[in-house]
Amino acid sequence: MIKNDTIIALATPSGIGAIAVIRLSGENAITIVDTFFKSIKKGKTLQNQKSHTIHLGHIINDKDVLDEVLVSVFKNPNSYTGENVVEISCHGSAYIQQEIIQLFLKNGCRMADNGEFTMRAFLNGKMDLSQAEAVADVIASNSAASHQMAIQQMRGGITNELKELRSKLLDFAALIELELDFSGEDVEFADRTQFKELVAKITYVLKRLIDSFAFGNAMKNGIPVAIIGEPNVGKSTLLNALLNEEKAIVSDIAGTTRDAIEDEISINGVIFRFIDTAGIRETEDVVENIGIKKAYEKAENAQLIIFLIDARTEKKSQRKQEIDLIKKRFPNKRLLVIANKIDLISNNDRNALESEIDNLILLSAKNKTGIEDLKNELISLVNIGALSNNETIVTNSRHFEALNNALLAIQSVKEGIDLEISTDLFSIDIRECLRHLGTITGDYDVDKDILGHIFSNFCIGK
Ligand SMILES: Nc1nc2c(c(=O)[nH]1)N(C=O)[C@@H](CNc1ccc(C(=O)N[C@@H](CCC(=O)O)C(=O)O)cc1)CN2
Ligand SMILES: Nc1nc2c(ncn2[C@@H]2O[C@H](COP(=O)(O)OP(=O)(O)OP(=O)(O)O)[C@@H](O)[C@H]2O)c(=O)[nH]1
Ligand SMILES: [Mg+2]
Repeated sequence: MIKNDTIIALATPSGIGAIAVIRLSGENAITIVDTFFKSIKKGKTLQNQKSHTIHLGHIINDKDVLDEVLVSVFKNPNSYTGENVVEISCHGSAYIQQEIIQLFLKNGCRMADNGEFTMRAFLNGKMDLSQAEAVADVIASNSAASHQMAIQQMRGGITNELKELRSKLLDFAALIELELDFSGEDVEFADRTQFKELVAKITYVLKRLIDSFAFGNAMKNGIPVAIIGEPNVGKSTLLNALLNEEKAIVSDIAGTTRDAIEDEISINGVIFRFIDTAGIRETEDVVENIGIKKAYEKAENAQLIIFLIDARTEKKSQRKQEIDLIKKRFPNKRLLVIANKIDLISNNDRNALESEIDNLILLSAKNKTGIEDLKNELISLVNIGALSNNETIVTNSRHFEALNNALLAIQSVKEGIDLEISTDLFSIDIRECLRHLGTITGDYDVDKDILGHIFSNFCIGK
């Protein structure tokens, strides 16, 4: 890849639209477009225009008018990429889009790789690596929650949380390394009390960010909720009621659902992914048993488990035992116990049921009563406080890994100070911590492979 060579790509989705935007970036972007752009104002060229201006004219190839277009000019270094950028807004015909792109490909441009515009923005210091990565998340965001986390990150969330701590740690690293130069003498340039405080603060912030990842990931990908229970209790009916769609087959035959069926809905801007599973029971049926095994797996991988029971009280004594068994089987999961088919029992029985089982939710999946209460309960189980406080939430596994490595390093530093081991040993750990933090923003260790990998997941034209 030649640096500053001029790249081109369609910035809008491929296909037909009212208008399409074709974007060029690189040293020659403006002069290349000038060759084929004829302003409606006689003699006006793009090179002579100010940055951030828009011009009406025609793209002309060999005297043929390809289209009437609006052209925006952004001049190095004041553009998204930091290079000269031209955006051509043409009519959204697939033919016009292709003709214009082909014209420029034949005249000094090459097709941009995925994410190459944003990669250039990073390389030219317009944003750090974690912000560049967040651009892809912003584009992919499909709920209020994932959108908010991505925007927060694109505006420098993690970077800002770590910036000051990093620079203080760097100062200490320098002082401690200076002490090493005087190793014969008994000098301490770095105040140990202050240093310990800083290490404690960094540990605290890293832990908070690391803890946010499970939540962030769930919010980004949707929170998986497995619906489990005995056959015929109404799991599939509940799924359908939540989705407001006849997604799963419902019948009064026990063992109707064999394979897991899932779909998502947004509740108050948070995506939940509900997974309907095969009813759990002892059976000889080979296929059904595979389904039951899968039901347990789905519950294992879910964030929340809905354990659905039939509200009718025939097997009252067994019920508490069953609930306890499920709790034991999934000790680390949030379990919601729900009694279904309350339309079939009396008010007295409802009251009895509620006093029998703690935190029980009662509903009728068939009549769709109690569904709103369930939704409210689900949303209250998710700590969306972190979102409303605009806290930085880690959603990127590369950042998560770097934060964990930085935490290990800073914990070694702390041990080193506590054990009063020789300074040269823990100064290595300080450097190690700084290096891991630096990989998040892209200050360290960003070789071509890592960059290529990060940006290859972008869409073209971004
Ligand atoms: N048409 C269009 N819309 C777009 C983008 C784009 O590239 N083109 N963006 C692309 O993702 C986003 C906006 N991001 C942008 C960020 C910086 C600059 C820019 O020109 N920055 C200059 C000057 C700022 C100024 O002075 O106004 C700079 O940083 O120096 C442009 C777009 C979303 N919408
Ligand atoms: N009266 C009443 N019937 C219900 C309710 N919910 C489900 N049913 C009925 O109960 C029967 C079983 O419902 P399903 O949703 O298929 O039950 P399931 O738990 O998915 O069953 P399996 O897939 O076999 O494990 C069907 O006949 C439903 O119409 C309810 O709230 N009230
Ligand atoms: Mg079912």
